[in-house]
Amino acid sequence: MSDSESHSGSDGPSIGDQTTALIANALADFVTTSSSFACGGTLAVQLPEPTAKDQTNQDDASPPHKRQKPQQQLGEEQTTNEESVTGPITIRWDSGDSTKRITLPLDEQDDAAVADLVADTQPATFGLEGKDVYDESYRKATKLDPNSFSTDFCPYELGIVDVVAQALLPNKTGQDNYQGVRAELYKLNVYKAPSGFFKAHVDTPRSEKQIGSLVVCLPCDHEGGQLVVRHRAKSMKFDWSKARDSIQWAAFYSDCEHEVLEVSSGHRITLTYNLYVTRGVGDLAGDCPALDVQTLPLYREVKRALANPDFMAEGGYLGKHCSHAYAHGTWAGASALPATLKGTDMTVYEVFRSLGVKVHIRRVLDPPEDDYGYDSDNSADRGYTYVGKVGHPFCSSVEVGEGETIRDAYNDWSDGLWKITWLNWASVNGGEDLAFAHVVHGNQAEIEFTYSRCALIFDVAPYKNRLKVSASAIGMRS
Ligand SMILES: O=C(O)CCC(=O)C(=O)O
Ligand SMILES: [Fe+2]
Repeated sequence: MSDSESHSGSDGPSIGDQTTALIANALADFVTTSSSFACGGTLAVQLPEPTAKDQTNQDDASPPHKRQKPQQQLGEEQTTNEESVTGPITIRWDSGDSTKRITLPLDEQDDAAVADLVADTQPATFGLEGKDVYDESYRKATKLDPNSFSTDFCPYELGIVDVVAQALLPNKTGQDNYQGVRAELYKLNVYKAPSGFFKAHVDTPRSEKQIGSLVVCLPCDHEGGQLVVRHRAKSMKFDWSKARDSIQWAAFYSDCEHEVLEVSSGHRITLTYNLYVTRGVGDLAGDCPALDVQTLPLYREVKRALANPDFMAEGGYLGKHCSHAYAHGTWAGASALPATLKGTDMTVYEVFRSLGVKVHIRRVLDPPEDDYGYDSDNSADRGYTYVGKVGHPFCSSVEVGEGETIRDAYNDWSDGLWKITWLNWASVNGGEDLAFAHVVHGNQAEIEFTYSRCALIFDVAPYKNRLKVSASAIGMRS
């Protein structure tokens, strides 16, 4: 719109300005609240051209020709994101003593194949006051439990779980968000015409960690059956009818009321998943049962060392300077440790911990240069390191007064000097965090900055005690 069109000519706001303000107000409302309670998406199902073999050999018992995801040809223009396209989906289920199979979308309208599936489903119940209830006036649908069917559909493979995690997970402000989402297959449901439906309800959470539900609608002809999700005064409608060549999905928070409107024709076949919040990548150290530390070569070496009576017989500290940078000088960064340890920092931490060795995550400083700027020749310093607490607030004004040395500042800042046998050199490529600044009095006062590094310090118990510890730690795993 040009200036002349938007101006009313009077002193008041122009029609254009008023309209803009109105629309902006409405948008503002949506920007802050809308759609943060649910999200959805579509994946195209691509059917590769049938091969000559497929056309001549109709009785072939191998799965139909449409099982593979189509291959992108070299030089072909990339029109779709690889993850947003899938091949057809197969469901196999128990039918008496045998197994049956259906692949969707069907080659042509094949009511008998769907009827076969429906015949082996059971009436779908719903949770009411702690009980599973079947009531057709509330829900008319059938189900298969996950232990009686399997499918090659995987919401992780197709990126759905990642999208859900990014769209629905609450953001912890001021922190790296390392939470993840785990989708657990819950049911296969069929809502069929006439009148398959599920009245408005809120799902029963299966655990404290459940944050929502994911519904995936498989490609099968139907009309009606829209999913309506409500949150406060807002609602979203997901209409998956007439989309036989795509898979559509929606995810929503557990506290959202939702309903499935009546299916007026065909079969609405869905997979439902419970969504749980989990520790995500970057937040796993200290509690990662999926990592088998015993397979790491270091595990064997540490175990052997601990079993040797001459190795640190009276106990002591081993140290590893962290190979990665962590915000160890801030409260938020420090409280995220050890879960945020990565790479070798994580695996080494896990190895010692699993062998019953207490691991301290600390910030360390080498002993200072002496007051005249020369390296200290104090032999007592050799092998000693100043050790402070992570998350220790930055102390901006440590003043080195008359008669004091910088050592006094180091002592104030730290828990003192620890004798540590280091297993590696501190990396020179960062990872330092400001520890404190101090004023140095000389010909003229100067400010100097002291930086700390993050380190893992392994508290090796005396031999006589660690026999017990490592035996029980090893016992834990067998
Ligand atoms: O099929 C749907 O869209 C929703 C199903 C549902 O609400 C449920 O299974 O609890
Ligand atoms: Fe539900």
